[in-house]
Order: sequence, then C-alpha cells, then structure tokens
Amino acid sequence: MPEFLDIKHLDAGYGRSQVLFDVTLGIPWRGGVAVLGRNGAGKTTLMKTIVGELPAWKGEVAFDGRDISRRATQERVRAGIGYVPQEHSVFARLSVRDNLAVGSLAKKDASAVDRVLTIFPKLGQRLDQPAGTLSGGERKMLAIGRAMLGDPKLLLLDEPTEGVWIGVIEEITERLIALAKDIAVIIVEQHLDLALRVADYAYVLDRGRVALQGEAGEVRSNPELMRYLAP
Ligand SMILES: Nc1ncnc2c1ncn2[C@@H]1O[C@H](COP(=O)(O)OP(=O)(O)OP(=O)(O)O)[C@@H](O)[C@H]1O
Repeated sequence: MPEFLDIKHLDAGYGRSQVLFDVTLGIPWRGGVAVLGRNGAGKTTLMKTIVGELPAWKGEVAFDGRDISRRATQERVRAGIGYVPQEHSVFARLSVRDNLAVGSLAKKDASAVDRVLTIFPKLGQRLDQPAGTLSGGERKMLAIGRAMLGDPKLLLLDEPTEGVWIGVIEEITERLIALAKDIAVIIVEQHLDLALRVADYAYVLDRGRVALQGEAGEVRSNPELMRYLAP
C-alpha cells in the first residue's frame, strides 16, 4: 500500500544553493515520524518543501495518493496538511480568541475552536489575552491549535518545544502523542528523547541526505546516531 505522504528522490533548496539531495521518505496514515539532524541539516527546508513554501526542484511529493509537488500551499493545506513553522505563527496583537477565530473562518466551524480548547485547556483561560503576551509554551499551543483548526490529516511540527519552559514541554509532548494516535504527525525536534516518544519512526538527515532511518527504538540505539546529531 502506498504511504500517506510519499516523497521520492526530492531535491530542493534556495536560489542556486541545493539543500536537499535525493530525499526519499514515507509517512504512514497515523502515528509520529521524527526528522532529526544537526543544525543546517535541511529539516526546515524539508518541511517547507512538503507544504509548498519552497518548490521541489526534482522528485515527487505525493499526498493521499496524489502528486502535490506542483500545487500551491493553500491547496495543500485544503487537502489536509497542517504546518506549524519554527517561528511563532500567531498574531501577537490579537487575542487568543481572535487568533482562533481567524483560523476557524476557513472552515466556518465554531466547534473546531472547542476542540482546540479541549486539546489545550490552558488556552481557554487566556482567551482575552493578546497572543504576544503569552508564554513561549502557550504561544506554541496556540500555533498548534491554529493549525488544528484546519482539521489536518497530516501535521508538520517544526521544533514545537523550542523556547518552551521545561515544565510545559511535558504537557505539549503528551498532547502530541495523543494527536499522533489519530493523525499523521511529522516532528522536527532538538530534544531527541521527546521526538522519539512522539515518533514511531525516525529519519536522520545529514547535509540534506537521509543518513539513517528506522523504528524509533532502533534509531535511538544506533551507535551512528550521535555522529549525525553532534554539532
Ligand atoms: N532562506 C534561505 N536562503 C538561503 N539558504 C537558506 C535559507 N534558509 C536556510 N538556508 C540554508 O539551508 C541549509 C539548511 O537549513 P534548514 O533551516 O533547512 O536546516 P535545519 O536542519 O532546519 O536547521 P535548524 O535546526 O538550525 O533549524 C542551511 O545551510 C541554511 O543556511
């Protein structure tokens, strides 16, 4: 059976500088997949190419059985891909309530906001607060919540715990583990243990190529792993 997201022989980059080389990876219909690698390995570039913010130079990106590699980002989002970029993707001046309202307009579905508040009850206590005044962890919850409003079937998370206080990291991790039981989740994360708790499978990128892949436990115990993660 084909994978839910099927990337084959993907090359991509910026201008004339190639970052991804012949990347092939498959994501199943449910569960977490981690993308690991040191700074600059190409993880964010891969996320941007999947969601269409960057064009594929070569190769194929197929989602749910269809080649989406030439589709606009909006179409990919409508097809069911949610993206939480590394940088904060919330409107700092708008309240939490309005951030969620803007996100839910596309779906015209008020119950979607309730679903987000069930996933992240903390946001319910902050509804009238400007998003710019939230803590790092609450802002990440809001960014993930906004992506969930589109009811994605595949959620891309680029460093969801970056800048998050350690006490809140566990809470976010548990929510992501729960989400990955229902939908496909790709997680880019510096915290190896956290990433491998959310993920069943992992890919390790090294200078834009897939250097290692396997079940999370196998990758964790692979003696080569640290070589690809060390700065
Ligand atoms: N807008 C850009 N223009 C040109 N080169 C870029 C751009 N963004 C990233 N790069 C380069 O692409 C390479 C891969 O960067 P990328 O952000 O994908 O890595 P990463 O694995 O996500 O790293 P990090 O963990 O630091 O976020 C790096 O060499 C980076 O300098």
